[in-house]
Amino acid sequence: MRKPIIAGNWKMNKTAAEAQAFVEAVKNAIPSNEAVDSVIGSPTLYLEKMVSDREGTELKVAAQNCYFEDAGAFTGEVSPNALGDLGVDYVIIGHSERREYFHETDEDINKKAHAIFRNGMIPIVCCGETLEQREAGETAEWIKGQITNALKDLTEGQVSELVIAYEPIWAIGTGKSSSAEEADETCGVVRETVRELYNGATADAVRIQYGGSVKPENIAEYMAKSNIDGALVGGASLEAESFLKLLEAVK
Ligand SMILES: O=C[C@H](O)COP(=O)(O)O
Repeated sequence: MRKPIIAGNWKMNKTAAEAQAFVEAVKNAIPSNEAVDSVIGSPTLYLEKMVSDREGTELKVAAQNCYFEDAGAFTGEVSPNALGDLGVDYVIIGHSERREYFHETDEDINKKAHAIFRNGMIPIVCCGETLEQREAGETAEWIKGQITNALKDLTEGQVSELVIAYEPIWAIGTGKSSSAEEADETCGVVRETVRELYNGATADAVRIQYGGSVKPENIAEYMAKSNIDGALVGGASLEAESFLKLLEAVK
């Protein structure tokens, strides 16, 4: 039985005061870690404060990106070693916004996945197709390629631990969510790819999230599907009340 994981991705939103107020508002209402992993992906600036503010609660903290080298002359980059040292739990990598606007490649994402494990954190690896690819019937092949490249040279143990977020690009921030059936089918492609690359036990262990216009009103439909173990949520994770409703729906 895979434990559900709900991760909010704040993207480039909130001030320090707003981030602090959010943690204050949710911290006593986060469900037990035994029922669900509750994660907030905060802008880098607030990670240290988030980690200290959530102390003694079940809230986990994710970074939204990191570099693949631990240290060195990489001006402006975020060290995975520093993130691990701060006590960050997860790092989101390969989000379609990073692939599109910051030219992140499959190879970068794979190097980042290794760096994140090396520093004691867990990657949330994103994948997803464009509307054109879906309409051309290329979704399965595209997703298979993204996953194969992202997981290169990771061990069975690492893949069993990581999280894969399937986010159709056309459903992100558009209000146009994928149907639960379509989402489950493509999450099934992700799981099948892990089975082919590794084995049945690893495919059964890896947790797969759906992301794209998930909200309290529709999360139950996704969570009812056999290949969907959680959600990566943008807009509906920004307000404490809405985030708590998402957790409530799955615990
Ligand atoms: O990382 C989250 C996704 O990009 C989904 O964003 P959204 O829930 O605002 O559609």
